[in-house]
Parts: sequence; structure tokens; C-alpha cells
Amino acid sequence: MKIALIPGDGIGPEVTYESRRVLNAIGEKFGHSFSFTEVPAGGNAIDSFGHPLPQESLDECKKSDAVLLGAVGGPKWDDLPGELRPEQALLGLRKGLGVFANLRPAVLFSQLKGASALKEEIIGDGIDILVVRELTGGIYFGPKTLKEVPGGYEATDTEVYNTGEIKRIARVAFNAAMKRNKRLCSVDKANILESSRLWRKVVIEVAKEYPEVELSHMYVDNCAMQLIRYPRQFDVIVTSNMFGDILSDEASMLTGSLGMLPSASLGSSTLGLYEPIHGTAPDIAGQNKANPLASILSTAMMLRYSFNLEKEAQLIEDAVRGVLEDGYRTGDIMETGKKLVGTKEMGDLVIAKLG
Ligand SMILES: NC(=O)C1=CN([C@@H]2O[C@H](COP(=O)(O)OP(=O)(O)OC[C@H]3O[C@@H](n4cnc5c(N)ncnc54)[C@H](O)[C@@H]3O)[C@@H](O)[C@H]2O)C=CC1
Ligand SMILES: CC(C)CC(=O)C(=O)O
Ligand SMILES: [Mg+2]
Repeated sequence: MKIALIPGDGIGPEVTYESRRVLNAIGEKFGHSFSFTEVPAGGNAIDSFGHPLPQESLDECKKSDAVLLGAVGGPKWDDLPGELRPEQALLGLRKGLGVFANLRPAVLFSQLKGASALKEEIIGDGIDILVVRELTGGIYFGPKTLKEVPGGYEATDTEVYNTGEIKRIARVAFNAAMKRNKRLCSVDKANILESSRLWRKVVIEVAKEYPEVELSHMYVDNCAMQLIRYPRQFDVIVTSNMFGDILSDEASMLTGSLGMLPSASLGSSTLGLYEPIHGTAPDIAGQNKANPLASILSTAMMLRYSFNLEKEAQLIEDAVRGVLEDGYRTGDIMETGKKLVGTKEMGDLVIAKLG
């Protein structure tokens, strides 16, 4: 199983290092052979090759069975023009690999109830929401302009969606809902955006293929509020690229930390891109403080979706649960009475739990 490993920038190399060790431990335990090819992308690729995503990097990813990414970007590159910034590597990879469906499960481990942003009575039996974010369209990819006008500049970004793009992401979300609690909430801003009105119309059309799924619609501003007020109303949320980006960072705090949320980006083949939802966390980079669990849980998603290794995926998730049960915490999920550990130690603990 050939894995392209993109450590990226900031805490990216720190968390992916632990994930790689976890995958190697799984490989040893079950007799699987994972090979890793390190691929430059992001700020480090700009420094070395003058481009955030060299063609060779994309080609290497396309030749692989799965891609494991840390995160890219950082203050060092913040003054570059938009098209040359490290974050362009993400867009190039996602589009280049055709991974249009970004699955972001916001699951609260019961051991982290005290770290959640929510009160116990709101958490109730727990939080388990799947955000299905459209990943290769919308305002991040639409036409942009920047021009001088009297008194300064004028800039535009354009939200663009077509029927085909909405249909395929809606089907991913309906299929996911069918395997879960059969409730799907489509989040848009159809009271003001034409692209959202098309989104809603197409989702309603696709719903006819899934009569068992209870479909609801919600405006994004209300959804941002409802996630905090009463998150257990949600099972699967399907939404556009930018709304999904924002809502999933918000949802991560229901689970304790941004450092807990993994993701899988899938297309029409088994080649998937797996990454934590967080960024490069420049404020803690290089200090052995980053929580590697979002990245480690992303490897579980890789085993599940790209390699069809469900048992192995569950073992990783159980190992994470076991380490939390034993009271170990990185700083972002730390509580009184728990044992503070660093990135490397958390990796060691998860590996030890794999047995
Ligand atoms: N997929 C990617 O490569 C992404 C890249 N970025 C880039 O990352 C850089 C920093 O962006 P920010 O807005 O600061 O977002 P961020 O996600 O990097 O950090 C936000 C806050 O969460 C904390 N945090 C994030 N991950 C953590 C972890 N694993 N453990 C403990 N704490 C963690 C950080 O310390 C920071 O306080 C920017 O250049 C941004 O463009 C941002 C999001 C995604
Ligand atoms: C460049 C952004 C789209 C990266 C990001 O925040 C994400 O994908 O979560
Ligand atoms: Mg984001």
C-alpha cells in the first residue's frame, strides 16, 4: 500500500510523524506493508522549488493509493500573492486528485466530556455529527479579481456551483445518512445566494432517491448557532466548501479541540486524501505541543476508506479511546487531574495501546 506523505509546514511534520509510526505499527501487527514517499508541498515547497505544489508532487500523489497530509502555510509566506501562497497546494491537490467529498466526523469521545465547549446537559448521551463538505467547488475555486480603483483596490471572489457538483456531494451525504441515523441537514444561505437556491433545489431533487432519509434545510447562520444550542439534533450535515470549512472548525470544539478532528477527502476512486482539519498552528509549532490525535484518527479513516481495513481502523480508534481513558492529554484538551503529555509521547501511548 503506497502512501504519499506530505508533512507540510508548522506542526504538520510533527503530527504526521506520529501517524506514520502508528501506520507502521499496524503494518507490523497485521503483516501489511505500507510504503511512504515524502512529497514536498506548501511553504517548504515554495522555499525549495518556488511553487506550493510542484507538478512532480501532484504526480507522485496520483500514483499512490492514499495521501496523508499534515497542514500547510504559515506567517513566513503570508505576504505572497494569493496564487503563490502555500494554501494553493491544498486546492491543487484536492482538485488534482478529484476528491470532491470531505468527510469531517465530529465525534466526542466520552472521556473528553469535560474538555468539550458544551455543558454536560447539552452533551447528553454524546455528540456524533458527520459534516460532509463539498471540496472542489464553490468560492475557493470560483473566479477572483483584484484591480485598482479610485481610492484603493477592489477584490472579488465568486461562489460557483453547478447541478452535477451538487448532485454528487448530495449523494455522498445521503448515502452516509443511510448508514447512520437517516437524518440529513443541508446547510445553505438560500435566502440571499443564488448558488444556495440551486443547491437547495438539487438536494431536494436527489432526496427523491432516498425516501428513508429525513431531509431538513437550515441557513448557515442559524446552523452555527444550533451547533452550540442543541448539537444532538444533527446526524449528517451537507454543505458547501466554505460553509463546511467554517462549521467543522466550530464543531471541533464540541469534541474538545480542533486537534481532535480528522478528515477524509474522497472522489470516485479509492485514492483518498487524509488530513486533520486543523492548520499549521504556528503558535505551537516545533514545541512538541501539538495534539497528533486528529492526524492519527485520519489514518484510521485511510485504512477504512482507501484500504478497506475496518478492523485495523477500529483498533486505532480504540487505542485513542484507551489512551484518553488512561487520563493522558495534550495541552489543548488538558483538564485538572489529567496527565499532560507532548506530541511524541501521545504517539508512543497510542502505539503502546495497539498491542
Ligand atoms: N489544511 C491545511 O493545511 C490548513 C492550513 N491552514 C493554515 O495554517 C496556518 C495557521 O492558521 P490558523 O488560522 O492559526 O489555524 P490553525 O488550525 O493552524 O490553528 C488555530 C488554533 O488551534 C490550535 N491548534 C490547531 N491544531 C492543533 C493541534 N493539533 N493541537 C493543538 N492545538 C492546535 C492552534 O495552536 C491555534 O491556536 C495558516 O497559514 C492557514 O492558512 C489553516 C487551516 C487548514
Ligand atoms: C485553504 C483552506 C481552504 C484550508 C482549510 O481551512 C481547510 O481546508 O480546512
Ligand atoms: Mg479549515
